Amino acid sequence: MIVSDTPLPMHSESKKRPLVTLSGVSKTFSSGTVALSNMSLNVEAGEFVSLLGPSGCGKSTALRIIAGLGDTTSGSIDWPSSRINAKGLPDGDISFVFQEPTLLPWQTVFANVYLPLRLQGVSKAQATPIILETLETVGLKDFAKAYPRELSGGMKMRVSIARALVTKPKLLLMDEPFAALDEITRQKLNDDVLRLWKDKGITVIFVTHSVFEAAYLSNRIVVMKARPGRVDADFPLITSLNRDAHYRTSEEYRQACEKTSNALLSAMGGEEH
Ligand SMILES: Nc1ncnc2c1ncn2[C@@H]1O[C@H](COP(=O)(O)OP(=O)(O)OP(=O)(O)O)[C@@H](O)[C@H]1O
Repeated sequence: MIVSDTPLPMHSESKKRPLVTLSGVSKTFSSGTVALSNMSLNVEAGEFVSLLGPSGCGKSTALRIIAGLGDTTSGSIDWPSSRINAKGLPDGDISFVFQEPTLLPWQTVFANVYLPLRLQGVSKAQATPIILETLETVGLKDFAKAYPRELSGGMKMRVSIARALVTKPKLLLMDEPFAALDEITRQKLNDDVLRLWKDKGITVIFVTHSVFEAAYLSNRIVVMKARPGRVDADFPLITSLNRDAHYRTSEEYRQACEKTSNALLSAMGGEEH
């Protein structure tokens, strides 16, 4: 088996202390639904972690709790290597990309990407070079003046990613960001995200239903089980190959897909094959 369980190579800036730690996190909604039960997870700086699991197992709930968009019922979230603000979150260090690009239709691409900086009080003059550079990194420098209605689905998602990156986050949380896109656009955006992850040294937690996408992108897979949601499998994916078109047809990728698929099947109560 080429896909091994040896420790992961991290970005050079990786620290020993985890970036974020979930300790015994449980979440019960007011409806009585137990979305998470005693979920524990450490994510190290520089990791690319994909979160998989059956529908309703609590992936989005876990991501939203990490982002501070929802409370826990019990358990704690800690940021051992960050400075914490009054809300208990690492200041300006987290960005979220949703399945829908959620752009403001009456604003240009430039204005949409400016939004998080504007909310931080950054002047337009200060923000302009940062916005243009960020648009360049997602291949949209020539579309700064365009409106969302003038863009394809893939381009809208690139704007959404640029908006997430413009604040230079340490942690990028992505909740099924490419599920609504066609396969070729999805593969291109997978390559964009991998490039940004490598170039910017960010940490990514990526929710997906796609075994193929998770196996292509991640250096760690976390599989959750449903009712109630908790971690069922957690393993690294290591490859000596560059993750590119060649990797997609390699034996290592096939094995990564098989391992991920078996873990998912097992979490759903099926048998490994
Ligand atoms: N605001 C809410 N109020 C009540 N129940 C909720 C709420 N949000 C989620 N749930 C429930 O919590 C459970 C976990 O939902 P969650 O969306 O986190 O799962 P998921 O794994 O992301 O699902 P999917 O893969 O279908 O997106 C589900 O049973 C869901 O119906």
